[in-house]
Amino acid sequence: TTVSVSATASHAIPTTLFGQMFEDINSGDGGLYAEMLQNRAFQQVTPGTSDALDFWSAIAGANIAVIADPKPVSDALPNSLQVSVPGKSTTAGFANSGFWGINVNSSWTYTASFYYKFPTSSSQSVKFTVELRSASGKTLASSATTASGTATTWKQVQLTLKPTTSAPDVNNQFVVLVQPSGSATTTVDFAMFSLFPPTFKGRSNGMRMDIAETLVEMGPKFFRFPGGNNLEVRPSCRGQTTATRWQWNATVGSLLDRPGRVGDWGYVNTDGLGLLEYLQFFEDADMEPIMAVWSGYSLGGTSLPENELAPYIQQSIDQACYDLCCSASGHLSLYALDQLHYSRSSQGYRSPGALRASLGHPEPFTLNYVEIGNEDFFAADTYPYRFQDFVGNLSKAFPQLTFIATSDVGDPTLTPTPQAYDVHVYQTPGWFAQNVFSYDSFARDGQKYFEGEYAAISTNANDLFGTPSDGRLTFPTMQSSSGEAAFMTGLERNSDIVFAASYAPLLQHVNSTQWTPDLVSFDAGSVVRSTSFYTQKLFATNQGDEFMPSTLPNQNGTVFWSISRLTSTLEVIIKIANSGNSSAQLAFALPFSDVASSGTLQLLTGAETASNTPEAPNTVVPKTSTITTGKTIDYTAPAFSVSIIRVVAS
Ligand SMILES: O=S(=O)(O)O[C@H]1C[C@H](O)[C@@H](O)[C@@H]1CO
Repeated sequence: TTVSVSATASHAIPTTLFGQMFEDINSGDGGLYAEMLQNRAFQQVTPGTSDALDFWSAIAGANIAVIADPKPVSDALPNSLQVSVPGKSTTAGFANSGFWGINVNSSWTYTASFYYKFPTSSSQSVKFTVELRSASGKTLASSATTASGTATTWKQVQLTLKPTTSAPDVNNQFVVLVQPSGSATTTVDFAMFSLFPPTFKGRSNGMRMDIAETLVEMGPKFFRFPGGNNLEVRPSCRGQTTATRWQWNATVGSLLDRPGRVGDWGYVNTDGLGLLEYLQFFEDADMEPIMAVWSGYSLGGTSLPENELAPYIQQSIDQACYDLCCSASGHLSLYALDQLHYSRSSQGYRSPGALRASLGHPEPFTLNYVEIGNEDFFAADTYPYRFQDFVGNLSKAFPQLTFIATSDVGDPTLTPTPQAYDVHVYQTPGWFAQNVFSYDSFARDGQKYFEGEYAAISTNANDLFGTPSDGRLTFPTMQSSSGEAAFMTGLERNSDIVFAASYAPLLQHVNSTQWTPDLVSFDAGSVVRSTSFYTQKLFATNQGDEFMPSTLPNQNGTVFWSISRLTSTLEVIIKIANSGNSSAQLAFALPFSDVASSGTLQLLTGAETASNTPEAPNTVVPKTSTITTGKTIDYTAPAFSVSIIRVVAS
């Protein structure tokens, strides 16, 4: 096939085209958020039930129980761990097993923290020895402090741990030994444990380095958060009500003030990963938020009636005006923000940025995109008033924001007309290769689109969300990743109306999974970059700034391409997806008089069912080489491959 490339670009490619979609689905606590202890503050558990002590165990004769503390460490954290040990014991205590393990690295300095009090005062002292200990009982790191038995009010212990050696695997535990000086049985209350490794950019309460670095390596330019379903309420889970939706103000400030919530994916979210942590991460990773606000619909349940929306709209305004929008470029005058704070903030007047500054970030964050709800096509009957009321109020306060609707495109009719729609699709690899042109026929009427969630998840079109035995993918394969790449060439061609696109879900803890396949998989100690991760990385890190039309691929074929130009380096960038099982010979005829005689090729290719897995993380990785180029570039795209050719031409 000869592909003639136009000399004239058709449109600018938005810098936001490729990014990431995130929610806490096998991915936040125990994943991106660096806290290493699971059930660290006994949030949202019922004392005396079995799950209250999940991931905690007694050691050598200690008695441990989660209690509703009559004098809790904070209103948000009503439960404590009550520990009783025999007098003069030196070995009794308790342990936490982490998120299916703890990574002990001798080059790291860990910070351990907890609060304690004695329910009854005593004259004796008690030594606390904190350890990182292998499952076989070897002490890898140890640090101690001594407490006075007269401490009947909460006190915080903060210790650093430096392992003497790295553990060979993640089968390690966090241990606290309680060693009374006296001979009497001793009871101590504990709360709000925490064990942190070094974090991405050294941020306190920050992100796990290897996972954050992997996400940044992909080259994302936006990050949709906090959901996805996890933004919402799923009444079926433990009788949840509107009150358990994601609420930004429950996720900021001291960890003692964050109650956590039962998330939509079957586990408690600590909300240690909160609005400020998200925003700081985006800033550190050079990407911008697409922030969703809860829109009054509870999954599989009811929508709030219109006359009950006001407080939730205000909260979303608070969320949006959490001093985000007076961005450095002055999108929003401080006056309007003052007025907004003054008129709407439940905390009464506070100067713009006061809360933000108090949390250590005086400079404003960037916020350009707010999404109203998630997948509100499930509640299309009520979305018209919900969308109208949220956007009506938010746009008055933040005229510079772009609002994204989550119902089906154009159905129902929405007022105001949404600036963008968030389109989701989970399908077979074949579907993606057959729908590369799905946006070509869309009207160019100013309407923009956000392909907010897409992934090839099953080879079975009749049971897409089924089990692996029914065709569901447990990890991406070269068949699914090359199908997605084909579809992504269409997104790039239509990037005059598609401003952003993200694969979903982003992350998977392999020991606790609610959804497969995922872009990046991990356990307590390692990260696996899937073949689809590499597809996303190849597209996102080889972005041109303008699209170059060319001979269109055969819509019914399996080989697709997209050509762009990076004006800053005069490079032509050719992306080729071969989603079929045979190689394809292509000849690209460039319209430039001066084309370099050699260019670079980045090639991802492997067998149809090849996957990167924890057992074989590098089965398929991109390989970079030099290829001969010229006014005509001959290239054979291997079966099941993604190819990126870059060549300087002018
Ligand atoms: O069951 S689904 O609705 O398909 O769930 C999907 C869609 C939802 O936005 C996201 O949270 C989830 C997995 O990425």
